[in-house]
Amino acid sequence: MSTPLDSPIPLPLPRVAIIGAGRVGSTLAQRIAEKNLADVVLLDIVEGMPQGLALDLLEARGLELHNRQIIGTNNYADTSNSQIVVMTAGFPRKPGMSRDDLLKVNAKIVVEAAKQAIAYSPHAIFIVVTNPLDVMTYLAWQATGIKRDRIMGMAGVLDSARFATFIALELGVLPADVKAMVLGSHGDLMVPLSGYATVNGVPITELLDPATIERLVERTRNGGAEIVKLIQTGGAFFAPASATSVMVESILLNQSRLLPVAAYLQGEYGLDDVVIGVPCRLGLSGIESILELNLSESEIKALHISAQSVRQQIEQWYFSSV
Ligand SMILES: NC(=O)c1ccc[n+]([C@@H]2O[C@H](COP(=O)([O-])OP(=O)(O)OC[C@H]3O[C@@H](n4cnc5c(N)ncnc54)[C@H](O)[C@@H]3O)[C@@H](O)[C@H]2O)c1
Ligand SMILES: O=C(O)C[C@H](O)C(=O)O
Repeated sequence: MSTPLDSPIPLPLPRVAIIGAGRVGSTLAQRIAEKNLADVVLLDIVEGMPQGLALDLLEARGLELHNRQIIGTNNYADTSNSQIVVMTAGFPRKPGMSRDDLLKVNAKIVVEAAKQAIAYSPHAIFIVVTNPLDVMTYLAWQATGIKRDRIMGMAGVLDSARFATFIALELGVLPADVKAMVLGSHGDLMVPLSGYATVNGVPITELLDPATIERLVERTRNGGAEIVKLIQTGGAFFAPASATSVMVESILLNQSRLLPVAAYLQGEYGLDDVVIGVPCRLGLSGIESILELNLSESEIKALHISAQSVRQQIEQWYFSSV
């Protein structure tokens, strides 16, 4: 005779919906499945493409030793009850463009897609990747109407990884030994915090002269453009997918990691009603808390200038869309 212990009720597997099966979306699907984090639904407007990518990823499962489901679809109903929705739908920039030049074309895509996705996954946590990142996160927050702790943008984890990479290359140390934190908007006005960058706890100010640090900061600010210029047909996607998967992992595994995340602010850092990158703890409920660092006067000023430019773009969008 079977008892409840003999036949446990199977727990539902976590599901992540990725809206936009382009370069970032499909690479993220691969990362999530191969890290064994969740089943993945890849959605795109192009017919056949997400289905083909999903089949390709499925055929690698035996080789990569995981058994996650990967579904490709053009239908939002297939994304139902996802724990996390990642928004990567929209155009990447081309050489010579700024991320802000994507505002008009991507805002329409993100707002519409966010409304559709929330209708099928009303309890989901949203991670926005589409550029211009901070504005798209704000618009997705408005479109979904969800609480601010359930919506965030991915940028700071990527920008910090780039800063750490350039520090590691300069010093010839292991990338994993370098920790860095970049706040602010995902653009030229981002705020890399040199004082918080360390090599296994040793501040980089002890290891590098100010001119070298400034050169690495500048390279970080231009990190996206450097890759766009080289690839020509789009932007970075390997590191962006890794950065997003780290956020997905911290949420699904309730790791409570402290990561720089684009969050809706309500008074933190003296900023209100704007989305900007700040240090957040990410766990099962989404943004568990926002950490207010004791920044220098010049860092706070840079953060406010960064937020001001995001605000201007939000206003520009609302002004042009009425
Ligand atoms: N936040 C970051 O740090 C970061 C990093 C990399 C890329 N990005 C941004 O992410 C976005 C995607 O980049 P990518 O390289 O994957 O571009 P991509 O062109 O390879 O993929 C975008 C996909 O979105 C799809 N799409 C367009 N409209 C759609 C809609 N209405 N519904 C569903 N899907 C739709 C397209 O068909 C395409 O497959 C860009 O805006 C890019 O600038 C941001
Ligand atoms: O630079 C871009 O346009 C893509 C992305 O925002 C990046 O930083 O790689």
